Amino acid sequence: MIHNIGVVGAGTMGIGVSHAFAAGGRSVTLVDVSDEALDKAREAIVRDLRMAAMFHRTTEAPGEVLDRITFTTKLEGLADAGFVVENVTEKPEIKQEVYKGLDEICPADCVFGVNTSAIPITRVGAWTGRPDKVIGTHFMNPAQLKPLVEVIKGFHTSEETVALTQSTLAEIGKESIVVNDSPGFVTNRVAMLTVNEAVMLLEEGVSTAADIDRLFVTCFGHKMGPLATADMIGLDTILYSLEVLLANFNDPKFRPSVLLKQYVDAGLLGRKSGRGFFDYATTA
Ligand SMILES: NC(=O)c1ccc[n+]([C@@H]2O[C@H](COP(=O)([O-])OP(=O)(O)OC[C@H]3O[C@@H](n4cnc5c(N)ncnc54)[C@H](O)[C@@H]3O)[C@@H](O)[C@H]2O)c1
Repeated sequence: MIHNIGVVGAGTMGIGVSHAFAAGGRSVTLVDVSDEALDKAREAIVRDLRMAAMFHRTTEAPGEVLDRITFTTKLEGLADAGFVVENVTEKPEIKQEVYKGLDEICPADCVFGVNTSAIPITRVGAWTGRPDKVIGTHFMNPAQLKPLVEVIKGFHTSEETVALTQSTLAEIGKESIVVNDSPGFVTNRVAMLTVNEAVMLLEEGVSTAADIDRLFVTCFGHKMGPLATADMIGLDTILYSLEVLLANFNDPKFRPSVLLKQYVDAGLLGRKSGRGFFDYATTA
């Protein structure tokens, strides 16, 4: 069993991933470049732990779980990590720098779980000197609540790494499905296209945001429509993921909608900024 877990990136995903491992009894070191992001992450984790206690998903006091998380801006804090889940911004150039640092700092047997939406795991492996220990751990959002993780096997990922990853996830109550490497994997190759097409419908004035989503919820039985889903993921993350898919497949079907770019330029990033296709000013 791996006790020391590193989590890099304290945004939407890093918050849920840290919560999930700490609630599973692991010691977590959460690293971000931004003190502000770390402060917000701490607040969000406290709020989510209180919700978990309120809904009887845990018997542990929120403070006890929180005490297992160390918040830091220093990557050196991961010098004794056995497993790292990386959740930084979906920009290959940003992630590559992080892997360079992780490769130098973390123990030689530490496994790197890549929580990316679309970047090929084989490419991330090539940024390190340990491609056999690099694996995709695509958590779903919110990570502390979603029971399944899409695990992606890169070209050089060893069977030992796959087994260790699956058991590490199982120990904190997560099921996993292993898929082979491909940009966007299974989930996001489909989901990003669906969201982008829904934004294009809005852009063309075919329908309103509320009605586009209602059609999916009411007619298809989805829990959330594509635009509310985009707001939950983060519109910047959707845009960067489409850019990665477009660059990797060279297929114009992944061309991001102009309206999506405009929302990101305007700082309307969805739930995390308080407004996206819908307004969260009172609930964010
Ligand atoms: N949002 C989702 O629903 C979702 C789901 C699955 C996977 N992902 C993937 O997870 C990753 C993170 O997404 P997110 O939604 O949490 O993004 P986010 O924008 O909410 O958070 C990213 C965080 O990374 C930090 N960061 C940037 N550069 C860094 C560095 N060099 N070192 C440490 N921290 C750094 C930022 O300060 C920020 O706090 C992305 O690759 C994304 O594609 C997102």
